[in-house]
Amino acid sequence: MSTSIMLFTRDLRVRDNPALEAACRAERTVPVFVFDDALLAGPFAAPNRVRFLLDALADLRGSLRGLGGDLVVRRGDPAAEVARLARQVDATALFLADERSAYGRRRLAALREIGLEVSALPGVTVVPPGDLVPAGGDHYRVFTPYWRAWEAAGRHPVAATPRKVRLPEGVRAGPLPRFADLTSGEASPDLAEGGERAGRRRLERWLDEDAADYERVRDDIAADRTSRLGPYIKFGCVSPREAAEAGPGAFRRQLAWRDFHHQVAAAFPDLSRADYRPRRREWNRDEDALAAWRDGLTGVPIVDAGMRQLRREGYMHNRARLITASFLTRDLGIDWRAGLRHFNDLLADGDVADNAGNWQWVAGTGNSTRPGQVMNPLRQAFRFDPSGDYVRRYVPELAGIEGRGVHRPWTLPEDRRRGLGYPPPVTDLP
Ligand SMILES: Cc1cc2nc3c(=O)[nH]c(=O)nc-3n(C[C@H](O)[C@H](O)[C@H](O)COP(=O)(O)OP(=O)(O)OC[C@H]3O[C@@H](n4cnc5c(N)ncnc54)[C@H](O)[C@@H]3O)c2cc1C
Repeated sequence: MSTSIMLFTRDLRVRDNPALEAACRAERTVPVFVFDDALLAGPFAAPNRVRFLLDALADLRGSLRGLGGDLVVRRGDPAAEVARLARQVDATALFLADERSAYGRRRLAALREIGLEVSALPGVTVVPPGDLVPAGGDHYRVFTPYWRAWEAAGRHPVAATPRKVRLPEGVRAGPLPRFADLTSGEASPDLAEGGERAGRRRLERWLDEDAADYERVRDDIAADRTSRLGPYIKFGCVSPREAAEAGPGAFRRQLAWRDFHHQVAAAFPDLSRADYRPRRREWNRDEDALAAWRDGLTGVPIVDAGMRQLRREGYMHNRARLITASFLTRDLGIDWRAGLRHFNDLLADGDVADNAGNWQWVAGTGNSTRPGQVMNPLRQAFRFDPSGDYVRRYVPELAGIEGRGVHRPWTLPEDRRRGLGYPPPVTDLP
């Protein structure tokens, strides 16, 4: 009797999951998730992502039980745990999503040592890193030609949802760990619920209500009408390939940005640590300004609104990410790595390739073709939050200031300004 193991990693879904579909062709299949101690000990185990991951695993377990199977949960080193399970159930084949980050490649190499027949199948990105390479290079460094090649590239066929998952006899599924077993921190109060079902609800609602207007409204910060699929795509609760096909061109382009950063990170594994394009730059070591930025107390309302949204929701609108990152690196002159670490601590969609790729893009050390370009925070505020509603939503001290004047509280009469309990700007604005 053939028995396979399906190792879930960052593809926590039953729909359009090529590895799961292939694993379920065996007569018996063991779906397993291993909490990797190496990841839990490091900066990747931020409370918001731990919370989201636990939701996603509970949901996945429910779906697999609905198909007659279960989700086996283990903790330790993935290769050692898979090897133990394979011996126990007499498995000969292992299936998993192909993850080309440095960590993913190390894990795959260790899994290949076990002696199982290993298949790493697409599913983490729309187009896997390395599938598209420019003439004379190992990866694309500029987005526009990548985007053209990406649009023209073939897609893997949509994987069928398995109709049945047959577990071998006698496999103990094991309980899901509790949140407090995995982290000592707290999740953000307004964090989105994780899981494939929640992700599908969000995708479907967004397709019904907002997708058609995406291009026009995606930069309107207060409207909040982007898909908010970030963490669902990060953990694979929603298939990026399926989302790309369902959404309009401007949305597909954003998913191509994601694939772009993933192919850069695969070619340059140090992306979250080292300048991709080294620039001579002296960074300011201003701990007070950095703390004010983190706490949303810089005195620049559009920046503080973004930073407080991040803390409250584990999410920040893309335009606000651009503005806050630019403010840190360009106006305060603080090293992008400090900003990356804070985003990584809080973002539910925090991902090495996307976080680092975007930080470096803003800081001028990455893939931008205009690395000298600086965003003026006030001009950005007037343009992308013209009503000031975004600031009033997240900065309660300023909720009583009407209109776009909310972006410049320092211009208010002094007695009114003093009553706000809101700080003056930490730096002179351009
Ligand atoms: C400094 C900075 C740090 C960032 N860190 C991350 C991160 O850690 N993880 C992350 O997924 N995104 C990151 N982004 C990109 C982007 O801000 C988020 O993907 C987006 O805000 C998520 O919201 P959404 O799902 O509503 O986006 P939508 O506008 O609905 O976009 C749809 C999807 O496309 C992808 N996407 C969109 N824009 C980008 C982009 N610029 N780069 C990569 N993928 C993109 C995401 O998967 C997103 O869910 C960062 C951007 C900046 C400027």
